Amino acid sequence: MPPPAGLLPWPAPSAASLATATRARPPTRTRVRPPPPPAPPPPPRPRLEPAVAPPPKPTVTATATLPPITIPTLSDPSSTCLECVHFNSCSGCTHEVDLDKPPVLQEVENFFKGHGVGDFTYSRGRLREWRCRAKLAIRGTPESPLIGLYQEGTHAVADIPECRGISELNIEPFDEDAGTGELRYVQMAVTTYNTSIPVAKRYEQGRVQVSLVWNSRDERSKNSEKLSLLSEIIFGHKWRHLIGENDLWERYGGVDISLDPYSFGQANTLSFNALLHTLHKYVPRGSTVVDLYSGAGVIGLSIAASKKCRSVKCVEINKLSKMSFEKSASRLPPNLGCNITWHNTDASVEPVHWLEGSSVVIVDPPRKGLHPSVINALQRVALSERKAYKEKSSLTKVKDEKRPWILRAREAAVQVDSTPLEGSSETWPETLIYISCGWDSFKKDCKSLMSSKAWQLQNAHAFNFFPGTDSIEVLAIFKRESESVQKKKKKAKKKKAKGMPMLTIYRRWIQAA
Ligand SMILES: C[S@@+](CC[C@H](N)C(=O)[O-])C[C@H]1O[C@@H](n2cnc3c(N)ncnc32)[C@H](O)[C@@H]1O
Repeated sequence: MPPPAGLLPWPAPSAASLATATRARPPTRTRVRPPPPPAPPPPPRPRLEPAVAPPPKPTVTATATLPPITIPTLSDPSSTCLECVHFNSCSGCTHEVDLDKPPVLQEVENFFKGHGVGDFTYSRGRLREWRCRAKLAIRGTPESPLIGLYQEGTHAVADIPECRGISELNIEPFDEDAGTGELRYVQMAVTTYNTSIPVAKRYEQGRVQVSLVWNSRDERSKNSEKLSLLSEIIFGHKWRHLIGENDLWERYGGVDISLDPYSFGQANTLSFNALLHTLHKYVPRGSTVVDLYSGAGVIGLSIAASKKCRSVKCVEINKLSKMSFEKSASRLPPNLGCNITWHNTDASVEPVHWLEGSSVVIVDPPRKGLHPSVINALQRVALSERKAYKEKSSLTKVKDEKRPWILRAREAAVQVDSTPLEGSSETWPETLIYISCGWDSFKKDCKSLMSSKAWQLQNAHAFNFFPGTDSIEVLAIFKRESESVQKKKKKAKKKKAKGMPMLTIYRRWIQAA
């Protein structure tokens, strides 16, 4: 199956269980072009034509001959059209018009309104030049390299810009069929961190971290000396710094975050920050938080700093995110008084363990949504107060775990503050914050969470993380109904039922009159 639009896999063979380092996008749907102009036709929007056509490239198997490249000049900054010369061939974008309203938005809005969410908001964000992170495949030949995303439904690379550096060093692009060649992918991450650059210019003038994914398990391979002329390189699960600054720093949710090339990073910094700003409002001060699917701990660390949390536990399967977490944690303000830990484990194994002791649970799973075991644990936890006698035994079983590998995973891989937490094991999540990049899986998970009245959907917000595609990022807040609220509701229901005959008589009286 071809990878989804805009997503390229890392080559490391054992990386299958790890999430890719860039947020995946849903599979492409119909490509949307602007409708034909009505009669009389308005002056056509200027198409982006190349200023000078470069000489034709030799034909390369498994790649397409593409139109010559030019750097587009945007006609109108307030335009909601894509105006990209690569739209026809590159699989990154599926929509060329109305970038401010991805088609799925109407369905999202109707869904939340239908579930009684009164405060639904949508943030359209920046429509063009929003991308801070891109992972591009390298194919072609040293003389004529192709750098870009795969064309839709193929493994043929749609060349985006020319890359002179690769030609000059005579680096052999990867050949997928033969498994030969040197350079497979290039990842570029821009940082908007430098506050001395005016906000409007931070994207274009920000520094770039370039990571090269080399087709070799051995960093002493024949052609590796070429690498010393380049930048950072990833070998399987390892990466080595070659030149330039060692770390990429970005400011997310009010804290400094370092992201090494193998850690998950959001592609749209501006929109992610907008989401974090909203998310913070739903975390009560002094909470005990568990951040499942935490990556390098961006969300957990930003909450720890801004909400005076008593504890924050981050749970992540990718062990390579540990280093980024440690670096970021080292820049937190001192004396936060928050016990912050990062655990390298699979959140779907005995998830109840991670929920115990936390008043807020944050989940930010990959596009396929929550693991069934996580949904099950969230349901059990929500219902446990009402069915305490049944649930107690199964929940406490978690504490009696003897399997060494599970116990090891539970130990904090990183501990930022050792402030002991008292009495926390009696706490269970009252608030569930769900961040989703996969609308279809979110709807499914939402249904399961709300079934048997385990969780109630209270607030929802949508963010345009990927303008040019039909996908949307959702932030949804669920509340667990505590036993006292349940009792109050039951009482109110009874009262209402008792008052019914009076109301009926009154109505009849009116009718009779
Ligand atoms: C969408 S990313 C979110 C990361 C983080 N919240 C952020 O915004 O930077 C999903 C993360 O879930 C992690 N992940 C995938 N499967 C997991 C599992 N079974 N247990 C724990 N983490 C998992 C991935 O490695 C990835 O870092």
